[in-house]
Amino acid sequence: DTIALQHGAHRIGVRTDADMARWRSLRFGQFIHWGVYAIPGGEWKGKTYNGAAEWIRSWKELPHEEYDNLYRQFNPVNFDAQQWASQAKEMGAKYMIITTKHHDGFCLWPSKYSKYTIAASPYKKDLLGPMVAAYNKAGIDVYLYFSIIDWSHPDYRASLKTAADSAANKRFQVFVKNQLAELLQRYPTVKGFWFDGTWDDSWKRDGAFTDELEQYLQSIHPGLVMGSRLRADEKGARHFDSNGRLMGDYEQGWERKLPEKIEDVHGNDWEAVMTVPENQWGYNAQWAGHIKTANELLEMLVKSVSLNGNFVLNFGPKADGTFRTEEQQLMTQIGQWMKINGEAVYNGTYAGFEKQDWGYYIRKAGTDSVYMVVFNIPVSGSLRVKMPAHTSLVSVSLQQQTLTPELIGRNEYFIHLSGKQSDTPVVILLKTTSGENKEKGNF
Ligand SMILES: C[C@@H]1N[C@@H](c2cn(-c3ccccc3)nn2)[C@H](O)[C@@H]1O
Repeated sequence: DTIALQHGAHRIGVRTDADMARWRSLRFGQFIHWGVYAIPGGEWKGKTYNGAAEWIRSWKELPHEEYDNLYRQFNPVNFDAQQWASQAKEMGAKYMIITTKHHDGFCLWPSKYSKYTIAASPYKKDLLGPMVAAYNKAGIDVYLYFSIIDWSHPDYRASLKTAADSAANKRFQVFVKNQLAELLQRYPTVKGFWFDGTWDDSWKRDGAFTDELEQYLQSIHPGLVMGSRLRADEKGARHFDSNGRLMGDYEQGWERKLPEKIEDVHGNDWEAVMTVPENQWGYNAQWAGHIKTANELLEMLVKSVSLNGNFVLNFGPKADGTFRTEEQQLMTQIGQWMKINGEAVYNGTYAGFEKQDWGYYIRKAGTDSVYMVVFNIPVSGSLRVKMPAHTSLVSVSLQQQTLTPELIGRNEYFIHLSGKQSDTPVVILLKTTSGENKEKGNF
């Protein structure tokens, strides 16, 4: 039985309003991690930092004093918001998440609550305004990444040991609330926040504040979409409250990992965020280790949508405001596939078919259209399709070409792709209908 909670989940089940339906329909997002950490790019004085580039300040080889003065060199003269937005549009992203400030506390906007901002850099000008405008003009929604952890703020405390710590934490909470309200006031077309850095004890232990903050933000900007990483309940439980109920609007725990099966997402909305290298979010010059290919990333996108989730792919622009060639090529390659096959992704939902080895099923929300996105064409060339109970197969097509499947059992078919090879995922459209199959099936 459940325990009484003041600051646990306030909703059971998914959000059903239009703003959340819009978030759910977008399915594919672009994450951008950009800040002064792009200057060292994972290296310092000839040595390579083997952690994530945006965490280089925590490296003992780089004195805090030196890192904290890098902003004096931050001057992205080649930053072109229009170009950023058009390449994101070409890739097929429908929303973008930008780091307004990462754990180091450097603000990409001229916040009046901090001195450690773009206004103090040689560049001086606000970076967020032009980004939001250019992306929105390109038809792409913008979400704001905001790190609660702020290594630059004198009142930030990871844990509260003394009364002085608690007083500092109170001041820090006011600072957080002020900056968030400032961001909403400056950028009213943003659709939500993507909170990070909420694992420290100082945050977890004040569930009431996290609850009040979320409600405050909703009150000044109704419809905001915010994931589960913001909140803690009054017992310090995060993402899922002490009764196991999801807090926030979607499960925001899938960072560099994906669920395997539909049961793993518990009927909730969810989103996965993914890096191209193993674990680099900010610009990293080295890019050592495995760099994911377009096909690998397309499979992650399709797998996420097939399990009712969103997929956000991360990019780390250089300090001058340009993207490395490999990232530009990825955006182009992914975009070439999305241009033709995006209909299988956008508005995609869990189809309810039994998973097969050849790939993933995606149902277009609210329709009888089910897409098969094939990543593994079997040596037999035969793709097995078992219709769910009480559904029938009406037609099969591949790029508008009608295919005739072979009935191989009760409501079970082979779709023959004999001889077909492909170096990109193949999309087949099934038109289905509810109701028992006729004796001989429709074919
Ligand atoms: C979205 C990603 N979240 C940030 C992060 C992840 N982590 C982290 C910390 C401890 C364990 C696992 C992950 N710390 N910061 C990364 O820096 C990036 O911003």
